Amino acid sequence: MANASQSPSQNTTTRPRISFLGCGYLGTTYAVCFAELGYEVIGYDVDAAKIESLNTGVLPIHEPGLPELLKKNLETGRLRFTTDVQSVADFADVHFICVGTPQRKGEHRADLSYIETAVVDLSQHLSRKVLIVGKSTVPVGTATWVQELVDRHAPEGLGVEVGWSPEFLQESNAMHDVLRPNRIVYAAQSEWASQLLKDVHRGILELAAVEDREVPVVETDLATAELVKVAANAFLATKISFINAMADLSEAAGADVVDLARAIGYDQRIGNKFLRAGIGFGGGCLPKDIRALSARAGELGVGESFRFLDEVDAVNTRRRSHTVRAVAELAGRSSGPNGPDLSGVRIAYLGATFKPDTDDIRDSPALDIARRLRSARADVVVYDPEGLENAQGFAPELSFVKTLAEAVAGADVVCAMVPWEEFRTLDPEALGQQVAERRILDGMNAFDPVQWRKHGWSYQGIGR
Ligand SMILES: NC(=O)c1ccc[n+]([C@@H]2O[C@H](COP(=O)([O-])OP(=O)(O)OC[C@H]3O[C@@H](n4cnc5c(N)ncnc54)[C@H](O)[C@@H]3O)[C@@H](O)[C@H]2O)c1
Ligand SMILES: O=c1ccn([C@@H]2O[C@H](COP(=O)(O)OP(=O)(O)O[C@H]3O[C@H](CO)[C@@H](O)[C@H](O)[C@H]3O)[C@@H](O)[C@H]2O)c(=O)[nH]1
Repeated sequence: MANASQSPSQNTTTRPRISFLGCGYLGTTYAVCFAELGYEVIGYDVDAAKIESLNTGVLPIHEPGLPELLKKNLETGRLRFTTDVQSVADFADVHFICVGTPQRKGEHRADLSYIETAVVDLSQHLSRKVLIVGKSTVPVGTATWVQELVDRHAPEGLGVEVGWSPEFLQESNAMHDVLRPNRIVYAAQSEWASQLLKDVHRGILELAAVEDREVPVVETDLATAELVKVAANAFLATKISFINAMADLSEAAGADVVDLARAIGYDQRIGNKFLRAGIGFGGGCLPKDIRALSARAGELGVGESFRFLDEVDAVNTRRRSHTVRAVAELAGRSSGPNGPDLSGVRIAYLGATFKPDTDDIRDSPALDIARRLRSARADVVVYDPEGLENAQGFAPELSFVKTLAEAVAGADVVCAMVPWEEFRTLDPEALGQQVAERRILDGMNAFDPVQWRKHGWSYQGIGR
């Protein structure tokens, strides 16, 4: 990767000082990458253990490439982390809100309480005019409410403004997506704020120029900036549920959804990305974002137009019971009204995170299916390259092992659920010698069924 901090005009342009409030998957990546781009950055979080870890150069999450960049930029002195909101308020010209916006318990709406706390705390400590920019994913209308919070809680007469700039990074590719985004979207309420947002993003555009790339910039109004984000995620989720519905039909009709996806994907109007059928989408974003969008649309009186998103959600959730049934069939157990009884079946369960190359288990379909199999009394032995610690905390009823070999030893069924490279490259013959029975559920649709069957495996994919 080109060294972003060595882009040529680093010292010749205006570089506002930046804070990131909330140092999770989003805020930490941003703080590190913006220091790399040459900005002076402070990261703020209420989680003292996280801040201590970051300040000592230990990344509390798994994100490829980021540990090295964290260490490097701490050494430059451009990057530091704190739990002291006063020092954040004093330091930065632009404050990015990166706190979580999870689904509310028992509801589909987003929980905005973390945004409220962060904004109020910051506002009360400000002593000059600054720009506060929302980056968290929120229901449309939140920016206006945040401006009202700021007006109420910042010292009078400062004229603090709120802007919005949604974020599209994918975990596991986060560093690349921040340094080299496929677009920048922002909204400002004044010329002053618009100029500051230009200055903030200049580092990204300069890096693009050095690498002979272009990054489109969409400057728009607050409501549109907020909506762009949830619209993008809703579209992606719809694409995945569409192909999973086709997987159901393919199974029923004896077709192969992998070939089908490949064939429709050659049409550039459709495109071949986000058409991998499998155990469904999960993570800290797609599931909660489609629910919050649908709920917000209802509040704004256009709920009917978004009923399809409830079905997108339902198709996705059904993947989980469908997969449990597929495992039972592989194990030769029939399902009664209460589901299958899998007692005595030892399952080598490969994958716990919501996708590969992350330790994130939020709304992980793999982990949920593992729990359902355990509820059906299977002996589920889980291995995941990076997600074990998080998974163990969340689902202590499962057994966890530290190596693939331990997971597969003596297994009656292998469930390959998350396409980590370590799993995608499994050799059917070598694996066959370690298990008790050659039965595999390929929840990743990553294997060639012909090859596996040739080596004596009962192979079951999803939609094929
Ligand atoms: N993770 C992603 O890939 C991604 C990508 C784009 C957008 N988003 C959006 O970004 C937001 C953050 O997501 P995330 O995945 O980083 O969440 P996260 O849970 O990993 O991080 C949130 C952080 O905010 C901190 N926090 C909570 N209250 C705070 C407060 N009052 N002040 C300061 N810090 C506080 C938490 O301690 C935590 O470290 C969400 O709205 C999410 O939808 C996430
Ligand atoms: O063809 C596909 C592609 C993805 N998935 C699943 O979909 C989920 C989401 O994957 P991905 O989008 O890669 O992960 P995130 O890191 O959650 O990123 C999404 O959510 C972020 C937070 O809003 C956005 O910034 C990103 O643009 C958006 O892709 C995962 O469970 C994947 O396994 C599929 O099942 N089939």
